[in-house]
Amino acid sequence: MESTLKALRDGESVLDLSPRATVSGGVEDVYGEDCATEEQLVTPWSFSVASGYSLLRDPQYNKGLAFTEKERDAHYLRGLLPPTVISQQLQEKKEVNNIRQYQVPLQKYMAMMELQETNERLFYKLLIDNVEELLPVVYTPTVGEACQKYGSIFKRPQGLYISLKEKGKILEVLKNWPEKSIQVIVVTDGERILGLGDLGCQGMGIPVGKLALYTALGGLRPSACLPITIDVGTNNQKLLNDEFYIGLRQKRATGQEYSELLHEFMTAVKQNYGEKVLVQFEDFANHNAFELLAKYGTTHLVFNDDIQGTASVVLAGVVAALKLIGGTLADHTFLFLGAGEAGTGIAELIALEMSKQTKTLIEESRKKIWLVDSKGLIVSSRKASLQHFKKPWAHEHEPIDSLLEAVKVIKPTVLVGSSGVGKTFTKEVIEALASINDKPLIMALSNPTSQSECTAEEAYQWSEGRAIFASGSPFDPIEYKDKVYYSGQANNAYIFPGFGLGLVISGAIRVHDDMLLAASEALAKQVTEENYEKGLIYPPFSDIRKISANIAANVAAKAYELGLATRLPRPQNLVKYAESCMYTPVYRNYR
Ligand SMILES: O=C([O-])CC(=O)C(=O)O
Ligand SMILES: [Mg+2]
Repeated sequence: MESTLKALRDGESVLDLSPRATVSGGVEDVYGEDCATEEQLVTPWSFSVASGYSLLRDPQYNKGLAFTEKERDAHYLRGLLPPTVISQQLQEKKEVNNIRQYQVPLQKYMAMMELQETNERLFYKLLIDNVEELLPVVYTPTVGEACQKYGSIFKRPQGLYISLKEKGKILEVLKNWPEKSIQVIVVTDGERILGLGDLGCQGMGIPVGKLALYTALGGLRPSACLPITIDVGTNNQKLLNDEFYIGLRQKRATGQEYSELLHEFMTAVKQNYGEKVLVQFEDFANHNAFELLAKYGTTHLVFNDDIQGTASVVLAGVVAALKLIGGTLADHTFLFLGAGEAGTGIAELIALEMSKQTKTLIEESRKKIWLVDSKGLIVSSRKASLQHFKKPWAHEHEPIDSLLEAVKVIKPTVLVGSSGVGKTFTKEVIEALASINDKPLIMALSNPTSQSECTAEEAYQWSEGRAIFASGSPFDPIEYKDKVYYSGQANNAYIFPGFGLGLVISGAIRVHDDMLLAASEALAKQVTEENYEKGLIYPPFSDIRKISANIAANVAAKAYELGLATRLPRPQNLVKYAESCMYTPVYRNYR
C-alpha cells in the first residue's frame, strides 16, 4: 500500500485507471482533474489510507503541529508543516486562548465547529478539559442562536440530511455516510428546537451538539455517532423567505406523508445498523414526539431526550433537593407550567418513583402533581378536549386560568417551568410561592436562556434568597445581600451521554422506564455535601465523565436485571467497565 501511495504521489498511475488518456488540454496531472474541461467527466479519487496533504485535512486523524518528526517522515508530511513540533497540551492552550478572544458567543461557536472539522481530537480535548466554559458555547444557549442563523454561518455540512426528496432511498442515503459502525443516532425534524420553535432543516445544530456531548461527556467514539435531520419542510415563514435557508422550501408534510417517511427511516436504520443502534429523538413537536416514542419503543432501541432525558434529570434534582428542603417525594406537591413533552414526561417519572417508594398505585401518586398549560390548570372538566398525554393529569378541581392563581390555590412546594416560554415566573408568582414555602424549589427548565421562566437573580431576589433554584440553561453565580448563590443546570446533558453509554456497553435492545429511574438515582448520588452547602442540587459538570460512568453502570445493571442486555457475560464491575470503554481524545501514534 505504501509503495502504491508513494507511486501515486510521484505521478505514476499505478493501477492505470486514471482518465488522463481520455482528456486533453491544460496541464496534465495524474487525476485528469486539472486538464478536464467542464464538459469532460473526471473521477473523484480518494485514498483509503489518509496520508500527506489529505492526512492534514482529515479531521479524524489530523494532529497539526503535533505530528512527530517520525510521523512527518512516514506519512509524507515533510514540508507540508512548519518545522516546529508542539504537544497537544500547547495546541490546547493556544486554542483556548483563541476562543477566549472572541467576545460574541456565536463566534466562539463557529471557532469550535471549525476546530471539530479540522482536528477532532483537539476539539474533544478542549471540550472535555474546559467543559464548564465551553458547554454554553457548543450547547445551550449558543447552539440555539446557531440554529437560527445556520443558513448564514453554514460552511461545511455536518451530519446527514434526509428530506422528502430522499423518500424511497433512505437506505442508500445511510450508506453514503462514511462510517459503518454507528452506535448512536440523534435525529430531529426541527419542529421544536429548544424553546425557539420550528427551525426546519436548521435544527441540525442540535443533533450535532448533542452528539458532541455524547463523546465529550459520555465517551462514545465520534465515529460511532451520527447526527441526522429529517427535513419535511418548515412552517417558519421567516425561514421560507430567507434566501440563505438551507432546507426544503415548503410547508411541513404531515399525516401519512410524514409517518411514511419516518417509518422508512426507522426501518432503514435497523436494517443498516442492526437492533442495537440507539435512536435518540430530539426536539420534535409534542404530537410527533409522543407518537414516535410509543410506536417505535417496542420494536427499536429508542429514547426521547425531551420526554425521558429531561424527566430523569429533573427527578434526580428533586431527589437531591430533598436533603435541602426536607420530606420525602410523596410529601411534596408539584406544579408545572407546561404540559408538553418535558412537563408530562417529568410528572410521570416522578409519579412512578413516588409509587415505587410508597407502594401505592400510580394513579394516587399523580394526584400530587398538577399541570398548567396555555389554557390554565388541567382539570377534569377539560378532559374531553385534552390531548391524550395530558389526560392523566386532569384531576378534580375548579377551573383556574392563571399560573399565579394556581400557585395560590394548589400551594405547591415545587414549581417547574417546562413550557418553552420565557419570563413566565413573574415576581408575583415567585413571591406567592415563597410566601407558602420556607425553601421553595424552583426549576426553570426552558431553553435557551431567553426562554428561561425566570433568571437565577430573579429567583433569589424575589424569594429573598430562600429559593433552591436550577435552570435548563446555565446562569452565573449571583450575589444577593452579601451572599453568593450558586444554581445548578437541570439539563438532560447530565443524563443522555451516560444513559446512552449504559445501553451501548450492555448491548441493550430496548429502553425501559426503570432504566430512567436508575439513571436518576445514579446522578442524585453524585451530589456531595460540598455541593449541598452551596445550595446545589446537581454536581458540577467538571466531574461529568465520572458521573456518566456511574450513570452508565447503573443503567447497564438495570438492562441486565431486566433481561434486555445482549452483551454477555455481564462484566463484574460495571463502573470500571464503563470507564474502560470511554473514548479519550489524546492523540494516537501513527506507525
Ligand atoms: O438542549 C437542551 O439544552 C435541553 C433540551 O433537550 C431542550 O431544551 O430541548
Ligand atoms: Mg431537546
